[in-house]
Amino acid sequence: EQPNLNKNDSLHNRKILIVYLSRTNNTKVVAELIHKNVGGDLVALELQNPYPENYQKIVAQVQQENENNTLPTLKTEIDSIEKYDVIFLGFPTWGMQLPPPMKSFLSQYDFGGKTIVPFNTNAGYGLGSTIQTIKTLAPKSNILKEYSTKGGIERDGILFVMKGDKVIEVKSEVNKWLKSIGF
Ligand SMILES: Cc1cc2nc3c(=O)[nH]c(=O)nc-3n(C[C@H](O)[C@H](O)[C@H](O)COP(=O)(O)O)c2cc1C
Repeated sequence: EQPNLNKNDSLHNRKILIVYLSRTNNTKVVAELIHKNVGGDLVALELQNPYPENYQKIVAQVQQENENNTLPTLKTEIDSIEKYDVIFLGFPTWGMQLPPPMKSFLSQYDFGGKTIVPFNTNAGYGLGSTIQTIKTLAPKSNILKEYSTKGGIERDGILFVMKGDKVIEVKSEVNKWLKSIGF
């Protein structure tokens, strides 16, 4: 079992960063719900060279980056990662893996002694190897239990789903999850 945040560690003393990657805004909505709950700094991960709009093209590019272990260059820079105690990491599942920009992010900073809290949306196939990759790339961090929910299915032309009943459900799930991990 993964440990929760130390209950003695006052909420007020934890400096929180929420970093997320989102192409069709589903993960972005989850990030914003978390932000409303826990506060802190909210940062969207952006690439120096953005991915193609076309779905087949991005799938092909991501597959190639995964095969070649290419880490795309980020445009986003975090001022000083040292000042944060807790880092929420939001990402879609891409090719059943952690998206390459998140691999870039984790490879670029030192997460030793920090708490990482993953959250995810996917087309219904789950988290794949994403959590294992976070463990590998941030080996000295304390990784809490993730939140994951079904998002869009871009392959089938279903892009944004975080509205109506779905967003109400996600909001309630996120609240419960945050409570369960000590927020
Ligand atoms: C390049 C690419 C690859 C994807 N691969 C998967 C996958 O392997 N498994 C899955 O369940 N969903 C996959 N999806 C669907 C996304 O995970 C899903 O639509 C997610 O909600 C998108 O989040 P976003 O709106 O924040 O970008 C993929 C989407 C893209 C664009």
